[in-house]
Amino acid sequence: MDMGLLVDGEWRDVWYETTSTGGRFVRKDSAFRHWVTADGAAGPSGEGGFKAEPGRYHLYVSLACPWAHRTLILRALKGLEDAISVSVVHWRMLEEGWTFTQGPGTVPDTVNGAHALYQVYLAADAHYTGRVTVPVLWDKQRRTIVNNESSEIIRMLNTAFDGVGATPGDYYPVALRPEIVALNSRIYDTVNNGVYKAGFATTQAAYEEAVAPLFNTLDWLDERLASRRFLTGDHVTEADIRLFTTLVRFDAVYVGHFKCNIRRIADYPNLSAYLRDLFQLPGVAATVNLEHIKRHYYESHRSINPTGIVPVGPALDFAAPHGRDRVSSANPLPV
Ligand SMILES: N[C@@H](CCC(=O)N[C@@H](CS)C(=O)NCC(=O)O)C(=O)O
Repeated sequence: MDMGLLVDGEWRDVWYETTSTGGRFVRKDSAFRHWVTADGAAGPSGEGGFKAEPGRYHLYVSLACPWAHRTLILRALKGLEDAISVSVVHWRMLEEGWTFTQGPGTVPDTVNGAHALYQVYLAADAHYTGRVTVPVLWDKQRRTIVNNESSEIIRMLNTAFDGVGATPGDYYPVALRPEIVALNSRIYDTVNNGVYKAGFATTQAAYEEAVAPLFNTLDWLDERLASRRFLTGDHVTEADIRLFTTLVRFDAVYVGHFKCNIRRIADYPNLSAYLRDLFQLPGVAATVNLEHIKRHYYESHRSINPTGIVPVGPALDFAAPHGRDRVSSANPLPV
């Protein structure tokens, strides 16, 4: 079987277990939950001692992964490319999980010199038990994992480095937090994780149970975006970035590989223009690698696609004019 996890520091090669949950894929919580903060004080969870300093932290990402992709976008929008270094794993995730095997678009692990990502988890905790996932935020000073939960890493990048050179811009403004949290909650459950629930289901019922709410939410979002340029209005927030990383993969991967095929994003006038608008924000296009995205899913999930053949299409042009300034001509970036 492909893919695996660590059990008390030992690598095991096993696929997701779905028999105990009626064929449903149930995502596990992330393990490392410390926070980088401006002054090094403890954040909402974990321990203190992780002060925001340029050059101190390193991100391990996959360009294929929608969760890791969130962190790369915040890093770009906040101008943190020089402050936070990055390693990019190989797109194919098989017996050893994520590895630093080199190929087009990969970046080796110059920090820990690991061959496989599980070695980075072991460097932080020699007895770690759990999944070995991207993204990982690593502290070069204390030589440990700060956090491996993307929703928390993007919140840190949003504000922690503002006093040490980050580009201004608040993607989680206090006044919009209740609305952002509500949007995130529905979009996470039915869209971001919804495509995985559909694609990794091992019974017809579990699959159908995921596909219906996924398309209900996409229909609802398309309508909402008729009168709003972004989910909460004139400016981009983290809710848009979290939705973007699923939308940009949708027609290339989720429609076919995960059987989310009632409609394509291209069939939704507002959602597809909104997707192009986000793609064209400064720095965002450079974070999108459709080769890694397509090859990861189609080559890694051998129980879904045993031949590993990667579809040639679809033809996509996210750089085409979006026309969203007709909805709002304000500067899309927050202040
Ligand atoms: N809740 C985590 C999820 C991360 C995640 O599941 N990443 C996937 C790649 S898209 C992964 O590394 N999977 C490997 C595994 O589960 O073994 C986050 O948002 O950071």
